[in-house]
Amino acid sequence: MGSTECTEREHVIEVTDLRRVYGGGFEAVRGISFHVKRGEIFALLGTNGAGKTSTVELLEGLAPPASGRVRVLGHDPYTERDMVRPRTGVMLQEGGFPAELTVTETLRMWAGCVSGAGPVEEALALVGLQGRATVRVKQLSGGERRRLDLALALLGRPDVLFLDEPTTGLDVEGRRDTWELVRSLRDAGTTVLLTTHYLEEAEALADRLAILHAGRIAALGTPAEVTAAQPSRISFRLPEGYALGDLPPLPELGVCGHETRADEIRLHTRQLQRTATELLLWARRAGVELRELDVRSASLEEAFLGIARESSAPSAPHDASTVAQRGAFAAARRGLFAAGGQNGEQDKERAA
Ligand SMILES: Nc1ncnc2c1ncn2[C@@H]1O[C@H](COP(=O)(O)OP(=O)(O)OP(=O)(O)O)[C@@H](O)[C@H]1O
Repeated sequence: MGSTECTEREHVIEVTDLRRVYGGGFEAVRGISFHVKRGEIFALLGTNGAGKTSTVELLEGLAPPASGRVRVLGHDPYTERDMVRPRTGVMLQEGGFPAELTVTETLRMWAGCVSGAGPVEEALALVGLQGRATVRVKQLSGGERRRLDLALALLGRPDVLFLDEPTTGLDVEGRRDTWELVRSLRDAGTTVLLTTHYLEEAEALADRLAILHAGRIAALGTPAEVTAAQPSRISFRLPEGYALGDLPPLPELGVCGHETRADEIRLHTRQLQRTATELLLWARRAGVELRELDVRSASLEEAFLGIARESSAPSAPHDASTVAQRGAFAAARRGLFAAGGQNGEQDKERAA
């Protein structure tokens, strides 16, 4: 078995020391490494401007990296685009469909650009848009357009699916339906890489995730691993006449940090069971009621906010030409996909 086949079977996406530098020298992606296994859902999270889209565009083969390596299905998505593109489905943040076409016409048009496209009706049914088949795109709601985006990404029955904020604009039910669909695609063997701003979405869907901040990976692992790296929290109020100093010494309770706000005390601990037990034993011995007692493990949201706070060094300021380039790239990206995913000269220019 060749090494390419081996890599493809184990790591459908491989990213090593990846860097992306825009014209003007701004380094948006600063040496990141991760992999995604076959049949895994991997979420890329991050603050605004963290580098998620810049990374995904390299994975989609829209530009070459400044340095480092990307492999998708064992191939370089930029130089071996023909090997990769037919097996990937891409859901962009903005589809940019012709407004006058109906839903079915849009899918048929796209099916003509996709190799090995499945039936249009199949894609429609997957995203629950059967009832809207004859409606013009301009009459769709924002959520329905997102679902049409997803249907387009699924038309070619891809092995790898890139989803850029797939549920933005969907109502709660639409979001849950999309999660179900993404899970069933994963269970059928599709590898999914998604970006999202919804932490509950990452928590609900992702097998593994990376939190990007200022172009670097600040956390990587399963949702449980990422949250376990953050301290848990115990908060309570003491009765009048009691203060923090009445508690046993905090290190003896396994506490690694604390805050007080009026009569509310918050203890941070990496040994939740030990701290909670010692605290409750003390309260019983002292005959003290811990009012509004709240014991909780760190959530992904807390981990995310902790990372954003810790590494909030300002990034390089952008001048007007950078902003203009960014807009031009986004427009070109839409055009590229609408033109059937052909790699063009524009790519090389943008990548310069
Ligand atoms: N074409 C471009 N030219 C120059 N700078 C760019 C370009 N595209 C993006 N950037 C900059 O690179 C950084 C990363 O942007 P990117 O869009 O990858 O972040 P993101 O994590 O996807 O953000 P968001 O969550 O806001 O979509 C930002 O500072 C952004 O301004």
